[in-house]
Amino acid sequence: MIDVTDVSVRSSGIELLPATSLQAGAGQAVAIRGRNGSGKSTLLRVLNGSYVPTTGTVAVAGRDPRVRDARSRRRTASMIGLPPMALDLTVRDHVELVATTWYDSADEIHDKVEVVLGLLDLTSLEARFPHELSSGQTQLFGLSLVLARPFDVLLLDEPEQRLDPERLDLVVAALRDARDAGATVVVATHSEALSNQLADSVVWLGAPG
Ligand SMILES: Nc1ncnc2c1ncn2[C@@H]1O[C@H](COP(=O)(O)OP(=O)(O)OP(=O)(O)O)[C@@H](O)[C@H]1O
Repeated sequence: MIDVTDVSVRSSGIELLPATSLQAGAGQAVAIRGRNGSGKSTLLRVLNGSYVPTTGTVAVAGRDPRVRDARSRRRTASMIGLPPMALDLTVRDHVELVATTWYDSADEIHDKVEVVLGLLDLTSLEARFPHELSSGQTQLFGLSLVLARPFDVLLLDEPEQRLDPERLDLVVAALRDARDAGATVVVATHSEALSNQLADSVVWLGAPG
């Protein structure tokens, strides 16, 4: 599903990502590890097509991830930083908006919204507005918007950010479910626990530490 060969990124003489390779198939999870500034987010941005590699090749399902046609956009879901949030829409409104965008049947939309809110323990917060959430709740809310849409490839940058151990367990379970349902899951993470509990393989950028 994902094939990265000797990909590096440089900009204005600065190395954002050293030459890196990774392969991952359907139903596999990969953890990208490395120190601050080692290039983890950059690699995810190459995989979601927002950065162009300086060297090397990258393919997602055999295609250039920069192609933005409907099929490619449906295939890859990513969260790199928090997604945009609307001041006057509730948590539930946001999740419904995403699900309605991607699914056709009312039953499917309803089920997806209920499942995602439940998975991430957001049901009791569904009537809140974004500014009424704590930082960890905001992180879960962001993740809910990614999980409320279809994907074959899921790219997440430090999904563990701001989460207490109990909420991190919820996220690990949700990501394991996605992987076991056949998705290719790539997480950049500083969390050993997340990496150990989710990843089938680990790619270190720079020296393991
Ligand atoms: N737009 C940019 N222009 C120049 N350098 C950049 C740019 N974006 C990132 N960098 C640099 O590229 C390197 C890799 O950054 P990146 O965000 O990919 O690291 P990271 O491994 O995700 O770090 P962290 O663990 O802190 O999130 C860093 O040295 C960073 O300063």
